[in-house]
Amino acid sequence: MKAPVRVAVTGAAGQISYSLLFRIASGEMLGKDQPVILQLLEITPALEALKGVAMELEDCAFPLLAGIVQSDDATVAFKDADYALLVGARPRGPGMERKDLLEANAAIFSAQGKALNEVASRNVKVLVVGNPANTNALIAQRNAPDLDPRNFTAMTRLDHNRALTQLANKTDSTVNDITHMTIWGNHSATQYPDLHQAKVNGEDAMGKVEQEWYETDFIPTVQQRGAAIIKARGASSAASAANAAIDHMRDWALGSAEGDWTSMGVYSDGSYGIQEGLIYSFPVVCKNGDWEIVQGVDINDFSREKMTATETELAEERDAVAHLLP
Ligand SMILES: NC(=O)c1ccc[n+]([C@@H]2O[C@H](COP(=O)([O-])OP(=O)(O)OC[C@H]3O[C@@H](n4cnc5c(N)ncnc54)[C@H](O)[C@@H]3O)[C@@H](O)[C@H]2O)c1
Repeated sequence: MKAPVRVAVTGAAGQISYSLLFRIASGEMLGKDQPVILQLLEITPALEALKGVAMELEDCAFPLLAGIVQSDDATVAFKDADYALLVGARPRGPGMERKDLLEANAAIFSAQGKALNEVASRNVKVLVVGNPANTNALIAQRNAPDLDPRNFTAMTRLDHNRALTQLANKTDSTVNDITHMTIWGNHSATQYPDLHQAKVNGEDAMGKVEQEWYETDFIPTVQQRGAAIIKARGASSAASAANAAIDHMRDWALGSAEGDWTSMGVYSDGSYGIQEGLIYSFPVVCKNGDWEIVQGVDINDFSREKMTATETELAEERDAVAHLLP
């Protein structure tokens, strides 16, 4: 048996975590041979609820669960963490403007970035799920100057997975037949789900769908899927978001599928002309515990316009919290 690794999860008494924690503890994220110590962070008023979640985790008697830490102190929850899934965030309250939401979360993610910087493993892999995920990841990263900026990522895997199923349904295939899906940009309604490189059974996806469907059905459906789920379910996506977090971390830790790529919000190095330093979703390949932006993807005028629109939104979000960035 391997030595246990430490997995920190914030917002651990929330909806997403209620699906996520049990799957991490059962080995679905890091493998069936990898014991884990769960280090759970919540705000003080939610510690009692967190205790209940921890009791349920205990009651599963997961062979791979080597310990549970519960705390409302980030420096306890992030201590020596090898993985950190930052799920907890401030939801948008009634009458709250987007700017207020950005600021409220900037306060949370700057404190968590500082705590990671102080106490986490120097190789900690950070996934930000809490919205606005890309900008929250940027804030955490900028507050952790001693950690490699590449260790901070934001989740667009749910968008990626949503796009796979939409295309599979349209082409009477299954998600297993589809490769090379790409989500570019922000995890928001400006994201650009790109089918130009996607393949269905090895053949170009764009040759199998109408341009009209692509522009007026596929793209808006993927962009607005989160809102559609809230409308139907009366609550935001939770199990599917947890599933995407598992997929994202598993691929990062253990490698993405051979001959394919995935989508992750990562530190832009200027690839595809995207402003350096933004946390932008790109096509990436993961190998040996590291990720790399796929180079050489053809960008046509249609794609460029959409990639720029979502880049502009991310730059605006960054500028709105600039006074809080070190
Ligand atoms: N990136 C994505 O694809 C994606 C998808 C779905 C949801 N989300 C986002 O994930 C976040 C969590 O969603 P949820 O449904 O689990 O929400 P939730 O409200 O059920 O749970 C959030 C939990 O976070 C806790 N929390 C708040 N501030 C905290 C802090 N500073 N430290 C630690 N814990 C804190 C809360 O007490 C709560 O228990 C939301 O921001 C949501 O918008 C992202």
